[in-house]
Amino acid sequence: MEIDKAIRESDDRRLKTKYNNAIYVIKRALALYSIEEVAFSFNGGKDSTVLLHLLRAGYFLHKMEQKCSNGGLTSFPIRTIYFESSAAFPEINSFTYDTASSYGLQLDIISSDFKSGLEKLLKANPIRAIFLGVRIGDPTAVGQEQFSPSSPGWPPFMRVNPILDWSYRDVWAFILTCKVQYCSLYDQGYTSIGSIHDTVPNALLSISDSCCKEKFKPAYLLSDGRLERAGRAKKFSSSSNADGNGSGSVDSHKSSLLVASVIAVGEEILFGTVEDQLGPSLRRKIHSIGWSVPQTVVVQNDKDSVAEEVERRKSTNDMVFIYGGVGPLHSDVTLAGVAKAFGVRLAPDEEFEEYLRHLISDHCTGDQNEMALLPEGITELLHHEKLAVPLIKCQNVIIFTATNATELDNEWDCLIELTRSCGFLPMMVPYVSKHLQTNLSDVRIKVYHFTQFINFYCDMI
Ligand SMILES: Cc1cc2nc3c(=O)[nH]c(=O)nc-3n(C[C@H](O)[C@H](O)[C@H](O)COP(=O)(O)O)c2cc1C
Ligand SMILES: Nc1ncnc2c1ncn2[C@@H]1O[C@H](COP(=O)(O)OP(=O)(O)OP(=O)(O)O)[C@@H](O)[C@H]1O
Ligand SMILES: [Mg+2]
Repeated sequence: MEIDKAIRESDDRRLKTKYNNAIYVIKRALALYSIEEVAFSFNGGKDSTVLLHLLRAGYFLHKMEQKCSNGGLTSFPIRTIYFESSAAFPEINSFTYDTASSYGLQLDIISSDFKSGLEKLLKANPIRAIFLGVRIGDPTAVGQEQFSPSSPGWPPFMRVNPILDWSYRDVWAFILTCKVQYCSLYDQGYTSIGSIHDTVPNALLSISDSCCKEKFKPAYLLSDGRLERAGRAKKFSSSSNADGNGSGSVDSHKSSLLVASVIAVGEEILFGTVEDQLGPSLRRKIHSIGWSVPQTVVVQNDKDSVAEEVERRKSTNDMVFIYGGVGPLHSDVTLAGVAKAFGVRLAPDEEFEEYLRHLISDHCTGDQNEMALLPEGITELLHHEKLAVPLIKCQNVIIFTATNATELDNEWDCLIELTRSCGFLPMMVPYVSKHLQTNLSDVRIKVYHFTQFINFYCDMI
């Protein structure tokens, strides 16, 4: 089997481990369910492309173990389902159909939505388990394990996620090591593909060329996999608004004042043993971009207190900025509090761990590094070359790691720059405020207003 051979011959130990684990999950599923009881959800995306090749390898190895294969993989009998949509990219459609015919997949094309499509499929077939290319970090992966029953309200089946623990880099390491074909959109700067309405090339791969059409590097060159969904954000700029719907976000925000909360975490601030320098500075910065900050709260280093405050503010404010309580001490519970506020657990973040490893080298011991535990499935790392450690963004909550005013200045400036280039936050660009001074006395101003009013009134009648 070519895939198995390519991995065995590679000297990428990490990839080998990921591959072995995924194959183990696939073989377990094939031992638990008969071949008629499993299905593969394939949509031509990079993750499902990886899964296709893993499934073929896993199926082959499973057959070998059952001693019912004489060496070659002639057919792949796992039912494959594709939810077709008129909003899919034509490149995705054609890649899906071409791949299905190249590998002899039995493709079931479903035109309804996921839930009702699955209901029909399960009524007509004995399917009990479905393989998916879901990975930690996908919004839909929150709370999922490698074997996760479908959610309440969905038809009953087991979701099998063999590449749940794979990172963006693992996916590309596999595709490039095994030299498998992938959808052409990934060579045009797309890094995660949704529908034509919500997906654009990832701006981080843009090759700036002032005179010509914008060009993009291929997806596998994205250095920070955490930003793979940057191209799936809402289209903020009117120039990228192909269908005329995307510009709503910015324009609607322009007319209303955006509201932020500031949360400071720490007993020392709460009890006044140290002067809080960051809070006032942060409020000024937020005002400078035209936002209002009606509330600043100080909470103690306690997971539940942080969670309670974040939960309350995240739903009523456009953005929540939080600082303090991030670090290696047991009392540093800000991230745990944020995770609790969103109802997710803390999970090791490989990319963040790597940053910490560079920063504190020997003192950091791989998986045991508790500082690399971040809220699962909702965390985006915002990288900037001027930051030793990226900023942490959990939906509309930004966590600053700054411990003094200079660090905060730097983190803030980087956030503003990143927002300009990638549109992480709505309208976070410096706001221009104009002051008008006059030497006129209050009486003359009032007389002027009164005259204006009389003129207006006369016009009306
Ligand atoms: C085969 C299959 C099974 C799914 N099972 C569930 C499920 O059990 N619970 C759920 O909330 N969503 C389920 N979904 C929906 C996905 O979680 C998600 O909403 C969908 O992939 C759309 O992702 P997108 O919004 O990133 O395009 C399923 C989707 C597919 C294709
Ligand atoms: N339209 C669809 N038809 C069949 N399966 C789907 C569909 N959309 C999503 N899935 C399943 O959900 C998984 C996760 O989707 P997701 O979009 O995150 O990954 P992907 O499409 O494989 O890659 P990418 O993140 O680059 O878009 C897919 O790998 C696939 O198993
Ligand atoms: Mg996709």
